[in-house]
Amino acid sequence: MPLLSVPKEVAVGTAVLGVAFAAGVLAGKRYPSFIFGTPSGMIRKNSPLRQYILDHSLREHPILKKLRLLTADHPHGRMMVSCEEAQLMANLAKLIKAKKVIEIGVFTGYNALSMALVLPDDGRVIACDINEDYAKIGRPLWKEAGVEHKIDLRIKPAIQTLDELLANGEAETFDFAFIDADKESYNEYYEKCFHLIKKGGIIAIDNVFWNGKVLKPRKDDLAAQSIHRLNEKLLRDARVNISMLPVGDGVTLAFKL
Ligand SMILES: C[S@@+](CC[C@H](N)C(=O)[O-])C[C@H]1O[C@@H](n2cnc3c(N)ncnc32)[C@H](O)[C@@H]1O
Repeated sequence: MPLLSVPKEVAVGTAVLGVAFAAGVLAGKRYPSFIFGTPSGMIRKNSPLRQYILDHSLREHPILKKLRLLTADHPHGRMMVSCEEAQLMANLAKLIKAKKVIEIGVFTGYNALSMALVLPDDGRVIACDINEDYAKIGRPLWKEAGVEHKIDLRIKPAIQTLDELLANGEAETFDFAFIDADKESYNEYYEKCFHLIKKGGIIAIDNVFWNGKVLKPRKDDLAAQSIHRLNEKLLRDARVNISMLPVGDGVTLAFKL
C-alpha cells in the first residue's frame, strides 16, 4: 500500500522533473534562483535560515548588540558588516593571537569594536575611514566597552594611511586586515595590506559577491568589475591560501604564506 496517495499525473511529473534536475546537476548546469535562493546562492538577510544561524551561533557582547541596533536606525545602516561575519573574524584574530589589525572602512565601528574586544590590552586596530561622523556614533560605545584605547582612528583616504604605515617601517607587522571600503580600490588595498601583513596573517575581503553582481559584472558597474577582477586574481595568487565563504555578502579569507 502506498504511503502517500497522489494523482498519477503528479507522480509522473515529479519523477520527470527529478530525473531532469539530477541529469542537469551531473552535467554541471546552473539552476535558477528559485531553487537555491538568491542569484548568488547567499542566505537572505531576513530568511528563517539566517535567523537560525544567528540564534544558534551568535555570541554578541551586549555593547556590540547596542551598537548594532543603533546602526540599524542609521540611514546607511545597511553598510554595517554582518554580525556573524564580525564574529568569525574576531574568532580568527583570537586564534592567531593577533595584536595589530587594520580595518579599511570603519563606518560606525561595529567590526572595530568586535576586534578590539578580543585583542590584548596593548593590541591596536588601525581604523581607516574618510567620514568622522560615522565613527562618532560608535566611539561612545567603544569607550563604554573599555576598549577605546585600542582603536586608532585615522580619518583620511585609506590608501594614504596604508602608505604612511609602510613608510613608517610597519611592513610585515600586522596580523589581520579587513578590507571593506570603496570597492574600486580593492586591488590597491589588497596589495598594500599584503605588504603590511606578517606571514601567517590573514586578509579578509568583504562583499566578494557584491549581491550576486559578480556573476555577470556590467561594464558600467565599476565596483562589480573591480571585485570580480580581484576574485579572479586571488584564485591564482600563489602568495596566499584562500577560502571564499558565503557569509554576509561573501567574504574571502587570504592566508599569507
Ligand atoms: C561598508 S562600510 C564599512 C563597514 C564596517 N567595516 C563595519 O564594521 O560595519 C564602508 C566605509 O568605507 C568608508 N570609505 C569609503 N571610501 C573610503 C576611502 N577612500 N578611505 C577610507 N574609507 C573609505 C565609508 O566612509 C564607510 O564608512
